[in-house]
Order: sequence, then structure tokens, then C-alpha cells
Amino acid sequence: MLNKSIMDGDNPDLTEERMKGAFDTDKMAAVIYGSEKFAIRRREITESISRIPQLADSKPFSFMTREEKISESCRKLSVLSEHWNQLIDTNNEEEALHLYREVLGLEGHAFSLHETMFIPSLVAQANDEQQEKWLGRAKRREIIGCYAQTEMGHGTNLRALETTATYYPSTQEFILHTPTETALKWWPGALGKSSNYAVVVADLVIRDTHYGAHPFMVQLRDEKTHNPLPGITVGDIGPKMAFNGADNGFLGFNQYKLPRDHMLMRHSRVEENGTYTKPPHAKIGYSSMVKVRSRMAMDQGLFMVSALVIAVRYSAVRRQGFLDDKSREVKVLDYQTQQHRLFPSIARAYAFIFCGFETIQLYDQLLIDVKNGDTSGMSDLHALTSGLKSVVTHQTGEGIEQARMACGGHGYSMASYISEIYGVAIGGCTYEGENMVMLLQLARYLVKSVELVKTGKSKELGPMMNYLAEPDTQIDLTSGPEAYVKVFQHAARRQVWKATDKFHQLMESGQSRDIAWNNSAVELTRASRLHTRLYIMETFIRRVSSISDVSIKKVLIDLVNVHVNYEVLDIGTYALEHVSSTQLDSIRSQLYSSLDTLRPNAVSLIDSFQISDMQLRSVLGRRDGHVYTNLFEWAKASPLNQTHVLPSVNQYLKPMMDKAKL
Ligand SMILES: CCCCCCCCCCCCCCCCCC(=O)SCCNC(=O)CCNC(=O)[C@H](O)C(C)(C)COP(=O)(O)OP(=O)(O)OC[C@H]1O[C@@H](n2cnc3c(N)ncnc32)[C@H](O)[C@@H]1OP(=O)(O)O
Ligand SMILES: Cc1cc2nc3c(=O)[nH]c(=O)nc-3n(C[C@H](O)[C@H](O)[C@H](O)COP(=O)(O)OP(=O)(O)OC[C@H]3O[C@@H](n4cnc5c(N)ncnc54)[C@H](O)[C@@H]3O)c2cc1C
Repeated sequence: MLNKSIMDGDNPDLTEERMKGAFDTDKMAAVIYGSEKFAIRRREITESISRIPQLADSKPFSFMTREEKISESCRKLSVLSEHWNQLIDTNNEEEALHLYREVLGLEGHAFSLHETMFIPSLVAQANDEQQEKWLGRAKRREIIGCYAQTEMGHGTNLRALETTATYYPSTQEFILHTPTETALKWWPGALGKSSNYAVVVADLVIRDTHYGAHPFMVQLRDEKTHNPLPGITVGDIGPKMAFNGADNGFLGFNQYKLPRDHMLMRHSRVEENGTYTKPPHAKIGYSSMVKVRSRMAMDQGLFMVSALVIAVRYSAVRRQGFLDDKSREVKVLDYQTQQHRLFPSIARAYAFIFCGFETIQLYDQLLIDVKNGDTSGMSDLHALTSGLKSVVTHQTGEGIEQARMACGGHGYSMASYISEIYGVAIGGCTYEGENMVMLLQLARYLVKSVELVKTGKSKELGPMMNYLAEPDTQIDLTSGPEAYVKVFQHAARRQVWKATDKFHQLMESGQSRDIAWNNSAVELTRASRLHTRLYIMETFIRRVSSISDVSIKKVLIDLVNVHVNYEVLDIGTYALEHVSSTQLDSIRSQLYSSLDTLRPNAVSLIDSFQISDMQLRSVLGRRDGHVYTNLFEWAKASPLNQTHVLPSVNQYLKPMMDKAKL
């Protein structure tokens, strides 16, 4: 059996799709998740979880209030605490994340930021003694931590953070203080009610000199009572668009005293007498953000996949309208418009995940390099992850919204769960740096690269930048996916040069650097997007070329074909400067035929992610495909349907109608 999801009693339409799959979904899972070993571990963990009934959802998330969601995740965390070691290798971050996704879902929980930013901050920023003191406690979950940086008045512009940490040599203490309302920390996940510790980012002040943002380890709550400590104001910021299982919080300090050794001192130091040692790289304190950004291609890819699993399975069982055969309605997946809506997103999701693997590894390597005193890779990774987080979050949002619409009316119901996936995913357009701002960070790097080429220093170009120095060449579109890479290189190069030239010309015309930058900003962000999309395409092709299994490679090449054709058409206005409109027409035809080629493998391609029903939390997207029965059962379970007559009807509607009758 090639598609390992086939089971007796499933919806026959889905079984038919699974029978058509031309490759082994377990083997594809091994490619997706980086190794056969990890793909197997994922399945084992899912299987073990299913044997612990207390880890199941006590009712569908969509019927829970915010308070119930928070209580439910805490209940499960306490159950999990009895089983960590038997379920996962606790030192393996990917296993832990898989466990969290399965059991707790994507709406957030008390440890949302503990694993993703609190522990990584201690790993990257605390010195050995500090790690000795706190890291073990954090890893054993004796304490719960978060990452408190953003303030009500400032998130993007870190240099303007108002919270101060003023050092007093006489007492060898810092005083943490929130000088204004806008200086309140605002947004940090799990800060409001769950965390008792936080890595707090504050402006370091020594003898009236401001040294800028530095990280501090701060206890917020009493370890016995969980009450806020004196001098600390902390609470929840209220409901959000999604992610409501998390208690994003506010935090204020009133002259709060902190011992000197609570500043995280791996890279910068404050001595007892107040002498300050600066870090080896000015932005080394930003590493926790780079860590999360380096994960985002992977995590967003999985968000998009979740929506696609739902939409593709549903499209294979939803029958509406006729094609050739007028005796039976067709599966909506057979419509070209449906395929055009969904398949390019499947391709992007695979591409994002392959990119994600690379950037996660690059971050891990950077961590080792920095520990050994080599900070030279920081700028490259910052530029790459800034562009990547912006492009993948935007395209993931687009893809999830298309998936919702592809499910028609039922997509709009919480039974599909797509609206929640969408709400959580698009948070990524904002967190870890607002997308426009991060595209402009990459643009700085691109502009500097062009300046290197212009001044004859092309040899100094960073990785991925050599194409900026190359001349335009003739493109032969029949030569395979590499030709499409060339189209992207031409388009990205032209846009990067164009934006840089504009910026330079404005400065030459007398505008200050900052004003000229702002007046070129839209063109600069376009350059960053094209550059990043080129990187995604190259990585996708490189990864697929490296695969040896013939049947897996074949279907992934089909997917690459969908990707390259779709992407080039999507940047049509830029591509037109390098390919003729006749060539674009032929790309269009190839896209339509590549959708056709992919069609029989569509369900197997999304089944290969092996996202369990528990993790998916979608009634519409369940593996068994019994959509209508499942939907009806779900609606019957709605709290509104537990009585025939609601109290509000008796209290308001009936008297109103009765009065109208008089
Ligand atoms: C199936 C389901 C699957 C489930 C998956 C589950 C996954 C879980 C996901 C859900 C979890 C949710 C977690 C949410 C976490 C959110 C946490 C946050 O937002 S925390 C808060 C996040 N907050 C933010 O992200 C705030 C965003 N803001 C910032 O990061 C900064 O203010 C800035 C970078 C924009 C500017 O900084 P500024 O200091 O003003 O610097 P200048 O502009 O003046 O540039 C000067 C030079 O520095 C250079 N450089 C800069 N950075 C770096 C770097 N890191 N390195 C190296 N270099 C860097 C720069 O290139 C330039 O170089 P050059 O050109 O001169 O050569
Ligand atoms: C779900 C979620 C979870 C979060 N979790 C955390 C957390 O755990 N810890 C934490 O510390 N923070 C957290 N945050 C906060 C988050 O990091 C910030 O909201 C984010 O960095 C954006 O900053 P901002 O809110 O100041 O946006 P702003 O910068 O105010 O953005 C508003 C607009 O101004 C534009 N803009 C701003 N500056 C520039 C510029 N220089 N050039 C051009 N345009 C500009 C932006 O593009 C945007 O259009 C979270 C946020 C969300 C939504």
C-alpha cells in the first residue's frame, strides 16, 4: 500500500484518491521531516499520545470560552508532566514541538514562549554560571518563562524602548523601571497569568549613559503563591484575533530591584564597579528573534499545510456540478480553478519546509560559531531570515485564505477550523518584526551588495548574492526549472539595482539618507520579496534534485513544475522585461498541464505530512472523510443545541413577540 492512510470504512472517494497515489507516503514523510528516523518518531509519539486518554481534548476547541481553553491546556500540561520522558526525548526540540502541536494545538498555552524564546535566550545570552543557575530549572519546567520586549508604545524600534535598567555600583543592583504608560511591556506571550519569570529587554543605564537594549532575567511572581512580587504590575491584555489560549500580557516595574548577576552576561558585562564591556557584535542581543525567525519558514509551512490538508481532503469528497459524465456530480477537486487555488500552495508549503530546514541548521551553526567568538555569519542570517519570515507569512496567509474559500460555506464554519489556523498564522506577519520593516532590513543588505558590485568588490559578496553581479543572458525556457530560476534572477537583479539606483539618485539630488531611503522604500521592499522568492525557488529545486528515490523524486518534480510556472506568472509584470508575452502564454499552458499531472497525487501529497486528526482539530478535514456525518455530529454538540429553548428566547424574544400580538 503506497498511501499509508488507507483504512477500511473511510469515505470511498478519499480511498479512491489514496489508491491513485504513485508514491509511498511514509517515504515522503521522511523527506518532509528531514529523516526517516524523525518521521517514525513523529508517528510513535502520536501513537503513544493516543494511548493516554487524559491528553485528548475534553470538547472541541471551537466550543470553548477563552478561560476554558486556558484551563484545558493547563490540565493537559499537568498530565504531560507525568509522561514527558516516556513520550519524547526531552532534549530534542522537534520532538517537543510535535508533542505540543498534537496535545495542545496552535492556540497557545502557558509554555508557548518558554520553549521558543525563554530557553533560547538563556542558551544564547546567559553566561555559564547563569546557565548553571537557571537553564536546568527552566528545562525541568520548575519555572515558566517568557520573553518581554515589546512595549505599548514601541515594538519595531528597539532603540526607543523606554523601560530602564539603571545600575547602582553602591548596591550592585539594577533598578528596573517603567517611566511612562507607553513603556508598559505589552504583548509578550504567556506573560499575563502563566509565567513566573521573564527575560526582560530594557535600556541599560550606567551613570547617565544609555547603552541600549539588553536582556535581564527577572522573577515576576512568588514561586510559592504565584502572586506578583512587590513592584511588579502584570496582567492579560485581553482577547485577540486568534491565539486566545495564550495569555499575552502587560508588565510594569516600579523601581524594581534586580541583583547585578541578573543581566544576561554572555556577550556584554557590567562589573561590580559599573564598568561596561560591550558585546563582540552590536546586535548579538537580538539573537532570540533571529532564532524564532529562522524557524518561521518551517512553522508557517506547517500552518499552510494544515489548511491544505482540510481543503484538499474536503475537495475530494465534495461533489458539486458536472463535467463529462452527467450521471454523477464531480469531485470539486476536478475543477481547474480548484486545482489552481490549492496546488500552488501545496508546492509553496513543501518549499517553505525545505527552506525552514536550512535556516534552522544555519541558526544552530551560528550559535556554535558565536560561542567560539565568530560573529561573521550574523548579518547574512539576519538578512536571509528577515526576508524569509516576511514572504512566507504573507504567502501563508494568502494560501490559507484560498483554502478556506475552496471549502465553500463549510470553510467559513469553525468546524473547518481554518479561520483559527489563519488567525494564528497571520500573527506571524506582525510578530518577530513587522513584515515591511523586516523586508527593509533585507533591503539594507541588498543595497550594500549592489554598492560592492559598483565599487568592483564583487568578491566580497555574501552567499546568494553573486547573481547581482552577473549580466543578463538569453533565457531558454525549454531547459527546465533552472531557466525559471534565471527569470527570477533577472527580475530580482533588475529590481534590486533599480531600487538602489533610485535611493542613490535621491541622495545625490540632496535628500538625506533617511528621507531618500523612505522615498525608495516601496521599491526596496519589492526587491527584497523578489530576492527571497528566488532563494525559496532555488532551495526547493536543490532539495528535490538531491533525492534518490525515483517515485518520490518524480512527484516532487511535478510539484516543482507547478511552483516555477506559478511563481513566474505571479511576478509577470517583472518577468515581462525578460520573457516575451508569447513565452508567458506558453508558461500558462505548462502550468495548467502541470496541475493536471499533479491531480492524482494531490491527496497523497498532503496525507504525507501525517498530521493527525487530533492535531488538525478540523471536522471537515478528518482523515476518514465522512464529512457530512461528522459535521452534523459536531453541530449537535454545540452548547446552543443542549436545550430546545434558550433562556434568552424566554426572557426577551417571546415577550417581545407576545407583546406584538396584542
Ligand atoms: C500544525 C501547526 C504547526 C504549529 C507550529 C508551532 C510553532 C509555534 C509558533 C507560534 C508561537 C508564537 C510565538 C510568537 C513569538 C513572538 C515573539 C515576539 O514577537 S518577540 C519581539 C519581536 N520584536 C521584533 O522582532 C522587533 C523588530 N525590530 C528589530 O528587530 C530591530 O528594531 C530592527 C532589526 C528592525 C532594527 O534594529 P536597529 O538596532 O535599529 O538596527 P538598524 O536598523 O539601525 O541596523 C543596524 C545594523 O544592524 C544590523 N542588524 C539588525 N538586526 C540584526 C541581527 N539580528 N543580526 C545581525 N545584524 C543585525 C542591520 O542589518 C544593520 O546592518 P548595516 O546595514 O548597518 O550593516
Ligand atoms: C501574536 C503576537 C505575539 C507576540 N508575542 C510577543 C512576545 O512574546 N514578546 C514580545 O516582546 N512581543 C511580542 N509581540 C509583539 C510583536 O513583536 C510586535 O507587535 C511587532 O514586533 C511589531 O511591532 P509594533 O507592534 O510596534 O508595530 P509597529 O512598528 O507600530 O507597526 C505599525 C506600522 O508601522 C510600520 N512601520 C513601523 N516602523 C517602520 C519603519 N521603520 N519603516 C517602515 N514602516 C514602519 C509597520 O510596517 C506597520 O505597518 C507579539 C505580537 C503578536 C501579534
